[in-house]
Amino acid sequence: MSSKAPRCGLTFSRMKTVRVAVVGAGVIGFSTAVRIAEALPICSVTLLAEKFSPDTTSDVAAGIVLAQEFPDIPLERQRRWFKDGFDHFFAIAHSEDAPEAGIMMCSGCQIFREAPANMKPYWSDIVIGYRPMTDRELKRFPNHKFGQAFTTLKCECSSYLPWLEKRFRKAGGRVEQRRVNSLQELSNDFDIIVNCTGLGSKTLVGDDQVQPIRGQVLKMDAPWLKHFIRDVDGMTYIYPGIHSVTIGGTRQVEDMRLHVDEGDSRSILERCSRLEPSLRKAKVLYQSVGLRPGRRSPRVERELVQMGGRQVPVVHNYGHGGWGVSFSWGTSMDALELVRQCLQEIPLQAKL
Ligand SMILES: Cc1cc2nc3c(=O)[nH]c(=O)nc-3n(C[C@H](O)[C@H](O)[C@H](O)COP(=O)(O)OP(=O)(O)OC[C@H]3O[C@@H](n4cnc5c(N)ncnc54)[C@H](O)[C@@H]3O)c2cc1C
Ligand SMILES: O=C([O-])CC(=O)C(=O)O
Repeated sequence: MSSKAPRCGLTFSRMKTVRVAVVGAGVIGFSTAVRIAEALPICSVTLLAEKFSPDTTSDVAAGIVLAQEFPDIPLERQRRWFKDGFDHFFAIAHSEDAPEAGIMMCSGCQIFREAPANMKPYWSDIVIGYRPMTDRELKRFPNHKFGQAFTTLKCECSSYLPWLEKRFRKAGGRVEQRRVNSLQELSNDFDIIVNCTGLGSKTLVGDDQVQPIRGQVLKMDAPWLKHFIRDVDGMTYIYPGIHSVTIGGTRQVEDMRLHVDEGDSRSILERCSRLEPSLRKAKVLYQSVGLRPGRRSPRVERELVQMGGRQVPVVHNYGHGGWGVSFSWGTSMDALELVRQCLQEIPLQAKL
């Protein structure tokens, strides 16, 4: 009897040791790590990353929940990703966690210099109250011919990432600060590797499709502004947030400069003040720069990689470009499903 009890205990604790490494501590890494740790108690999940909040690209994001079409992903899948994220952020915005997680509703408009061919994008029935702007509303923007008015959400990653980390630790997750130079380094200590390294995937997995797209934003003290305005070209936007108004932006491909460019600051202020003249009177609180993990479409798939005599399952979730916050919860659901598939294929002895 006494010899059997410890064996049962041992089997149980060993059953919990499918060791999963999630690499990356941006919004994609933490969302994915939370999903896995909460849904798969058989896994022990360790999140490893070189940089954590407040030093990730995700911390720089304006955090508007909005979408563009990715050319290589079926529209239905993109729709599911976007809806999953929208519903998730909506639920937090209406919970007592809203201020700690940094999530709020926000209403405003996206304006177009020329009317688009598709007046009803796939996300139009997911956001709230989508409608074309009236001529009266558009009078304010004499250089624009068309506009979409709607209510969406805004997620401020400088609050959301610490909130996700807390949730991850509560689910039993571990966190380690470390640069990973090659996935091979992890193959002895982990059974499954989940790659959420954003721009880092260019070198870590040699993906030449990934390219930096530099973005600069200014945080303004302008509490009287309550509605967002986005020019659909993505170069000019004003997003009121919880503590400040984010204005932007720039989209400089293959530009790796992480310092603030004063020329960009002047240009952003000028462009945004044309849309919202009171910004000329507002104080700049601070400025930041981030490198978007540009890619034609995000890579959310799994593969088996030969590492030192065995095939290690690797799940990828990176390359979200300018829309990583919006799609973080949705693509991490797919990453979770891919990890689940890996679990079914891992030889039994790895699980025991
Ligand atoms: C100015 C600007 C405004 C934006 N506004 C919005 C917006 O309004 N809405 C929206 O949806 N998106 C927005 N984005 C896009 C969004 O910020 C990105 O898509 C998102 O942050 C990508 O998240 P990520 O987790 O993949 O990358 P990151 O946040 O860059 O995280 C990558 C992580 O991987 C780690 N890492 C990389 N390589 C290694 C390695 N070799 N070893 C260990 N760790 C490694 C890093 O240290 C980091 O922890 C904006 C981006 C910018 C720059
Ligand atoms: O384009 C926007 O409105 C904000 C954003 O996602 C970015 O700058 O990448």
